[in-house]
Amino acid sequence: MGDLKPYFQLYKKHWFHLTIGSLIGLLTLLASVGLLTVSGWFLSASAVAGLTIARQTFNYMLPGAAVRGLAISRTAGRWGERVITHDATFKLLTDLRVRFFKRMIPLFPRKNATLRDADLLNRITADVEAMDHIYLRLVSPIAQSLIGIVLLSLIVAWFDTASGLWLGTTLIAVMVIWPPLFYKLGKHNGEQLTLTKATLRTTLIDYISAHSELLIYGGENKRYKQFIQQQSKLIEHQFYHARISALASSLLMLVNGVTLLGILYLGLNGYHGEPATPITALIVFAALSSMELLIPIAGAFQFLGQTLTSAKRLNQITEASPEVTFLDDGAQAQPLSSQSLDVQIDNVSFQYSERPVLQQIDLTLPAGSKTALLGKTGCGKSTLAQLLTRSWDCDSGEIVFNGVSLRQIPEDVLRASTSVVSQRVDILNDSLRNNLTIANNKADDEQLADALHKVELSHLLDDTGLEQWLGDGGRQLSGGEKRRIGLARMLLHTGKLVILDEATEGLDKTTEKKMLDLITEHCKNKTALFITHRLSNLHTMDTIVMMESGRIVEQGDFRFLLKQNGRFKRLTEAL
Ligand SMILES: Nc1ncnc2c1ncn2[C@@H]1O[C@H](COP(=O)(O)OP(=O)(O)OP(=O)(O)O)[C@@H](O)[C@H]1O
Repeated sequence: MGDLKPYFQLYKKHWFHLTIGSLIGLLTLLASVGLLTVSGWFLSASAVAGLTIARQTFNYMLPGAAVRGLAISRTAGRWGERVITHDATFKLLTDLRVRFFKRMIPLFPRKNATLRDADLLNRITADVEAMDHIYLRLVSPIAQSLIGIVLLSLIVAWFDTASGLWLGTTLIAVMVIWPPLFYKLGKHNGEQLTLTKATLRTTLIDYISAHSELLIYGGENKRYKQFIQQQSKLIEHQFYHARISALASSLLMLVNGVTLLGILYLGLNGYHGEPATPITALIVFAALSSMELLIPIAGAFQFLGQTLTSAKRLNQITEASPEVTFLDDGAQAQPLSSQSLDVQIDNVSFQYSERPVLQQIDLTLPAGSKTALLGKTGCGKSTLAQLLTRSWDCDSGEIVFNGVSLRQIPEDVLRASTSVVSQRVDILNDSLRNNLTIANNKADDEQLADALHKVELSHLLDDTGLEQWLGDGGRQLSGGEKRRIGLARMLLHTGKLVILDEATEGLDKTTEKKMLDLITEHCKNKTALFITHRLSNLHTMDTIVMMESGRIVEQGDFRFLLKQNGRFKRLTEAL
């Protein structure tokens, strides 16, 4: 139950609306019970009055008005309760989703990440939604039932103590026995239901997103079967859940029947030595309507297993600590004052898990210099670039920008100082304009069009201009076009350090040459780090760094390295 604690605390913020909603719910419940009870009494009292002299004097109007009033209150109350509680719970879910999102974002990227996009989506949608059960199915119905039971039992006891006690005892017994019984019966299945739903969604998203690859390699059938298996598993759990719900409801009806039999037995010969009167009918109908108080309880507890599992899944994210934390603009935070940026990498080592990926890296990127980082695939080049943007922090050693340790720089300052063209350019499912302005939200249409023109993507402006929708993951763009969107973002960004991770990979020779010239022009007064496998333009670099298995094995300018007759020379000869 401790897993639910943070969510109860969130309820505090909306306590007023939730309490009003619960009160209206209680009044609605009482109106339902009152309607059946008063109607029962009214019918039998009218019948009795009709058979006796009292038919002349019996006041039909007042109970008739009461019945109508209770019926209207029940309908209006149900509407009012829905409006208020649903409004409050939607606001609460919004708060919860925002809170979850804020905690989730600093967790990424993560070394050895086990969390998958589809699973996170499921947590932020389905698991967050399940949290409204705490209020709608648990807290509010239990409070309403308890108050309703006490009031109804007291009213019945006012007419006949023994009947009131019997009714109160059986109802309270249900309140005590039902929760642990149905929580236990539904717990394991509830957990499995939540987990199976999550797995089914993840399997489905995988199936859809990798569908073209699955078709090409003939793996579609196998994946489809996995999906169907998951679906059958879910149906089994749902079926079990439905059976538990049916059991809870039918047992409740049985208890209600037994309660009614007891009430009938106690009222058989009237109360207080008097013969039976319409009051007997009132008490019988009150006992009959007590079902209304218990129905919400019947359903509440088999959902608890699901709600707890969802809470645990949310807590795994909200309680996790980020691997990288940034200083705010507080006392220890330091600005980067200079116009240009000098980068010092001192004895840096890093590993994702057991295997060292970077070992004792010493490298200086002087302000305004151009450095190329070369090395076999997997030798740690991108990792080094990611340490510069603090995707991760180095395990030992230090990175310093203009004399300020990277850990001391606030995130917004770091982001404003570094432009990155990464290996995989992500395209948002959004307009061309919004895909470009993520790099500079102050850029006007002219600047956006100019950047597109420079990267030879002016044709994207042909139909709907900057409003052109780039679609899901930029599917209608070619690989080379996506890369050039990345370059256009770099042109729009004003960072003083530019990191290009294989930014021209996959472009034809002529376009690559044009893009390299563009990059060189853009980086004229900037510090630039080029990660590359290609050898074009290396003679224009101030420094070329060769990496091997996480270590720097050679560095110097083009001529110097050729003279060394070492690895760089061999690489130029091999290519
Ligand atoms: N998030 C991660 N978690 C665990 N290991 C990782 C992660 N990212 C990279 N690695 C591993 O670290 C090593 C270095 O990867 P990195 O991407 O830095 O190499 P690279 O030199 O840039 O390769 P490439 O030229 O192919 O891009 C590789 O063995 C890779 O498998």
